[in-house]
Amino acid sequence: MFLVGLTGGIASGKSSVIQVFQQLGCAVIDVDVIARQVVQPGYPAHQRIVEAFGTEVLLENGDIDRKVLGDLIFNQPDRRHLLNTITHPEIQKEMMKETFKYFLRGYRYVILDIPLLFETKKLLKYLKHTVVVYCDRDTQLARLMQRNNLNRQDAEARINSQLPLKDKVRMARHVLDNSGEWSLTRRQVILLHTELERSLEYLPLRLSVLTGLAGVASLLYLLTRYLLPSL
Ligand SMILES: Nc1ncnc2c1ncn2[C@@H]1O[C@H](COP(=O)(O)OP(=O)(O)OP(=O)(O)O)[C@@H](O)[C@H]1O
Repeated sequence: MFLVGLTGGIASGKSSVIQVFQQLGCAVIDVDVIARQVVQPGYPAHQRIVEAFGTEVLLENGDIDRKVLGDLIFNQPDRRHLLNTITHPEIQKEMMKETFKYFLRGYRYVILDIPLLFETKKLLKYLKHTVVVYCDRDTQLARLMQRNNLNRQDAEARINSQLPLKDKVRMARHVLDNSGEWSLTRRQVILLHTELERSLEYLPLRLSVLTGLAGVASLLYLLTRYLLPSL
């Protein structure tokens, strides 16, 4: 099995593309969903956040108030770093668990949906492929204004706060151009899925796990056949 990181810009079409991959039966892990999950009450990161930032970050029902926490770390690199040291290892652990489940179910590749893939760069080393969902700036602006009911100025501000999509395109191995009609994007997704499914890059991990299992089985066999009877 191998990992594919998918990213893009605000309103560039990531969720729409992910839906097609899911319709095609692909395994998808949404890193944002995991990030929200690991700070829920009962998870270790929840308690550590309260210890570090105080009970003022709690809502009445015990959930973390993301807005208050966001304000507390805004323009505070030390606090942001502290929060990241609490949450990132938990997010990675959950991702590994999910990935392992997909591995056991025989998936050849797993898509990690990571909006800030190229900004944080943390997960790049685990990925065999990177995919950027791109659309030209005017289209991105128009879709963002329409979807979020924003005026041009606010929509531009949101786009400008992100790493430019053109830079992400340069860093990615695959680009899905979502500037045009949806049917054209859908076709690109299907072609990419076919390419990834045909790739033999899933074999090394599968073979090494099988070899490991065969080794353990042989050892157990030798133990029971030759050592244990003499005890
Ligand atoms: N090819 C397309 N043609 C027309 N509309 C599109 C196309 N692709 C996406 N859209 C629309 O553009 C908007 C943004 O798409 P989508 O929500 O998939 O983007 P996103 O990258 O997941 O956004 P975000 O990260 O901001 O949540 C949605 O309203 C979607 O329906």
